Amino acid sequence: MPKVLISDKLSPAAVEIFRARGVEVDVKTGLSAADLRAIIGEYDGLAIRSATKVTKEVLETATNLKVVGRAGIGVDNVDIKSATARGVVVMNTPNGNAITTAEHAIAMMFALARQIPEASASTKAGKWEKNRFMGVELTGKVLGVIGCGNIGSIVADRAIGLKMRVVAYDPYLTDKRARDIGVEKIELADLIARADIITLHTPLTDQTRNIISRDALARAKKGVRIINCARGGLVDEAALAEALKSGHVAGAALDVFEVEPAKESPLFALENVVCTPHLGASTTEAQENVALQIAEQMSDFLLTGAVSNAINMPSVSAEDAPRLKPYMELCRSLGAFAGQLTTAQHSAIKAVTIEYEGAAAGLNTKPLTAAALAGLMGPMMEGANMVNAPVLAHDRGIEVSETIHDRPSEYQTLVRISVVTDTQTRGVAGTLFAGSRPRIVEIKGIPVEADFARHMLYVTNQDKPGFIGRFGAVLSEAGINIATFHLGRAEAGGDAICLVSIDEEPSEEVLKAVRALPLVVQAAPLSF
Ligand SMILES: NC(=O)C1=CN([C@@H]2O[C@H](COP(=O)(O)OP(=O)(O)OC[C@H]3O[C@@H](n4cnc5c(N)ncnc54)[C@H](O)[C@@H]3O)[C@@H](O)[C@H]2O)C=CC1
Ligand SMILES: O=C(O)CCC(=O)C(=O)O
Repeated sequence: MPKVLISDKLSPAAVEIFRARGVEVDVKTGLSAADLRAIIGEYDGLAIRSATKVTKEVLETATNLKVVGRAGIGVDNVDIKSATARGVVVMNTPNGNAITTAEHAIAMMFALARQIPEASASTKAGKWEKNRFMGVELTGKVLGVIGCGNIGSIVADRAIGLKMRVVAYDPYLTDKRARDIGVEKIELADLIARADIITLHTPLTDQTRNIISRDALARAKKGVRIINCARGGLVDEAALAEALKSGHVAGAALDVFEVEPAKESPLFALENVVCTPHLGASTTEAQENVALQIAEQMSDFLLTGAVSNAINMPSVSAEDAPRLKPYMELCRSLGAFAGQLTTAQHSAIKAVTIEYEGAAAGLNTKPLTAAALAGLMGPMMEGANMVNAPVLAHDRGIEVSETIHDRPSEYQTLVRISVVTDTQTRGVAGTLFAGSRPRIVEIKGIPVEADFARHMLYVTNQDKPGFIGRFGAVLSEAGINIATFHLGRAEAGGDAICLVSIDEEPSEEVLKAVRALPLVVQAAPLSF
């Protein structure tokens, strides 16, 4: 039974889902990094919010970990690169808290426009300062939305409902989507110059860090108000504090900070600043949503291999997972066949093409290609799997391409992997026998039919009399039992191949003896 650790405060609904799905679950919150490192090796899954930092060091001791599930959106507390390199899937819940967070941004906008926190504190202090708090109306004001994805577009929708004029900057927003949302798509400089209120809804990346910089603040309208419910680091906090003090910026509302937890900041002393402690997603509804969603997604992955909302792996729907399973096995085995031969020849791979024909051509081929690469990279890299293999291939400069054929196939389904090295191109193709059993049907363009077996011996030879008898004699003298024996040849007297499945791994002596036989060109052990 897979075992999951919940290390941040998640709705109890998550525990119920895990248990109901047959996943063992422990809840241990408030762990130090050292505590987490000490116990993470026991777990197949780790469910988190934003407090747990899944660092390279934590991942190093997470020897059984297969999946990190973020109950929320931002995964900046997870070292994605290290997780990917170690083959750990990282998934999040992109929609579960979007409405709630958009509502927080809107609440912040009203709080700023009417100075509600200060007015409330003053009234509770018995001051009744009616003349001190003069607000601004939002109707007709220009709201500048930076980042118009899930949350930004909900904010825009709500603001349009408030009769605001909404302009948006998002380099990845299409004109059609902008029209559908009802926003005017403009460049960042225009947005900065035109907005009465600027609200941020992008992830923190190299491009968005300090997107509201000292310079941007200087170019903004006098009296602009800034809202950040996305990520600390999008706004230059020191420059913002100065602009607030000078009166150039009329107010700022921040839910997120450069350093969290934010225990001190020059912004805290300023009257026209509203702060909340990263509460954007903190509603009962959102927390229930993300907890349920992450528990379902992680259970699906651990129990069936279905992948949804993964940051570092192609999706496989719960419906597709059982259908894709035998194909993934076929692709992984074909990849492993090619990878073992390439490694045996110490040749560097330059390119890989994976061709899909027949039924395979109609499937979601992204996970199949990932499985083929996992098989291919496996002999070169311990721990290669579907998550890290595409990255490993990319890092090694291997060009990966997919070809989907819609031509009729001789087989009901066919997958062919061709590996290009400095010296040759090696192709191996396979099908699913009876719809589920991976079977080799072609090697180097030569037809040969063989099931994959735990131990195999692959021999290429010249097609001349005498080879089979001598080869059988070598194996028999070594006491190796032959389970199946398959032969193929390009043409009579030409290149021939022999693929045998044997009951044990051949020793180095046996391999040497086979390679020394007349007519033998190459002999390589394979295991699947
Ligand atoms: N305060 C809180 O508690 C919460 C904060 N968040 C944060 O809110 C942010 C937005 O979340 P979602 O809308 O769900 O993400 P999303 O991925 O749906 O949208 C982000 C948008 O930013 C755009 N973008 C990327 N680079 C950009 C750039 N250089 N300039 C302008 N736009 C750019 C993307 O094209 C995308 O449309 C994330 O940082 C997330 O972590 C999310 C939930 C709760
Ligand atoms: O889990 C939380 O409270 C923070 C939510 C958040 O920042 C996110 O989902 O990106």
